[in-house]
Amino acid sequence: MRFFTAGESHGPMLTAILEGMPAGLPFDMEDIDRDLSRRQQGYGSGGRMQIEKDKVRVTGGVMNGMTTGSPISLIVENRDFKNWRERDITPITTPRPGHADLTGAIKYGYRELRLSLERASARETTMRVAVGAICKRFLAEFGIEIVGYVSQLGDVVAQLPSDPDYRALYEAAETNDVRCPDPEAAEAMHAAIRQVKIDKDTLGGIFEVVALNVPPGLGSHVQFDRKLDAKLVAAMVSIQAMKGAEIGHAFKQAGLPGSQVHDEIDVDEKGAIHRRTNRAGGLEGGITTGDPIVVRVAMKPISTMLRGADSVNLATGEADRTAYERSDFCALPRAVPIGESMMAIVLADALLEKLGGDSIEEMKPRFDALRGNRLADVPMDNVEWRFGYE
Ligand SMILES: Cc1cc2nc3c(=O)[nH]c(=O)nc-3n(C[C@H](O)[C@H](O)[C@H](O)COP(=O)(O)O)c2cc1C
Ligand SMILES: C=C(O[C@@H]1CC(C(=O)O)=C[C@@H](OP(=O)(O)O)[C@H]1O)C(=O)O
Repeated sequence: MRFFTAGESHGPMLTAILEGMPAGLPFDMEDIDRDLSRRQQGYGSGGRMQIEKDKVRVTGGVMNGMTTGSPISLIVENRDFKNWRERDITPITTPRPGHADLTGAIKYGYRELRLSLERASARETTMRVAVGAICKRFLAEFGIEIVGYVSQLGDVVAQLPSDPDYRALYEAAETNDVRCPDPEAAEAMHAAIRQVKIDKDTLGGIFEVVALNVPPGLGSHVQFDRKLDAKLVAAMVSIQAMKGAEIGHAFKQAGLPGSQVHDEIDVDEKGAIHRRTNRAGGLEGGITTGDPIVVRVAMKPISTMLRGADSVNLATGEADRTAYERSDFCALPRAVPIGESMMAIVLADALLEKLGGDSIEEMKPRFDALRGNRLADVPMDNVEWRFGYE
């Protein structure tokens, strides 16, 4: 499975093509529009989110309400396009530290920095969320669900249980405008964003995405580019402004002894194998364990600041302050559905790799036949130890 997106932030529309989705998946545009709308909502957004009302149009790959196995093509209109056409647009020549203005100009030889921002902009994530919603629907056919929430915004840290009911966290997070399941922290986060607007500054933070009911055995330890932990981290850091991702609490665990990190294993009288905890975040050796997959993602503060930042005007060669037109103050709550989408895309691909299949109908019995966490699934009779070349 693979996908591409195209389009500029203030151009007429955004486009995506998703190829490799099997035939026979029930398709409902509302599944996509629901997540598109979630991606637009969150306290701390700038004026652009008042203009856009993202709705998907499907232009290929779906017939009779089902996927056909052909590439699925999608578009979302940019309502701001018409304002941009009517506007008298002045060139930007002073790059914002932290955005793609300077790096893009050097790489592509742009003389007007807007050319960088038009494609670097997180407006592009609209299409990742549209593609991700289809992947979520596909995973749901196999009982797999993906949830996300904010766990830290600026220096406000949510108090979350160590072995949480992730679905309950998600539902609690969806009730407030910072997407945080801890109501006290949510209030403090809201206040922090209010203050940062007064300070003409910006904030980032951490969100968590979790996949539930994932079978053991997705991904592989045998090659670097088949490791599912690596794919998930790469997918998260590919989102604009995400600068780190960890599986479980990896960075905290780096400072602890092994006895406080590893998930001890036991077996019940029915032969079912369990890990007592899920500190590994659902992955060992780049392979799913069958426990929830937990990925924590660090978002840097938005680089466009109302207070400006020191920079250089590339047209004059003189020191200058960056200009401000319009921007998010904190986009962390809006980043949660984007993270969920990237996880859905990576897991849909991993499940397809595991099961093969051109249609959902073909995949279902293969899914039911997967090996699981049972003694009977890992028979240890006739154990031998000999290299093939000996
Ligand atoms: C949902 C979302 C909204 C964003 N909104 C803005 C914004 O309004 N202004 C801004 O300067 N950056 C914003 N960003 C971040 C920039 O797109 C990002 O910093 C830039 O493309 C440079 O890429 P990098 O930070 O990944 O290096 C946003 C990111 C996300 C995920
Ligand atoms: C448009 C979206 O996010 C945009 C991401 C973004 C950036 O620089 O990344 C800059 C802002 O755009 P504008 O300059 O038009 O105000 C955000 O609004 C969106 O999320 O749909």
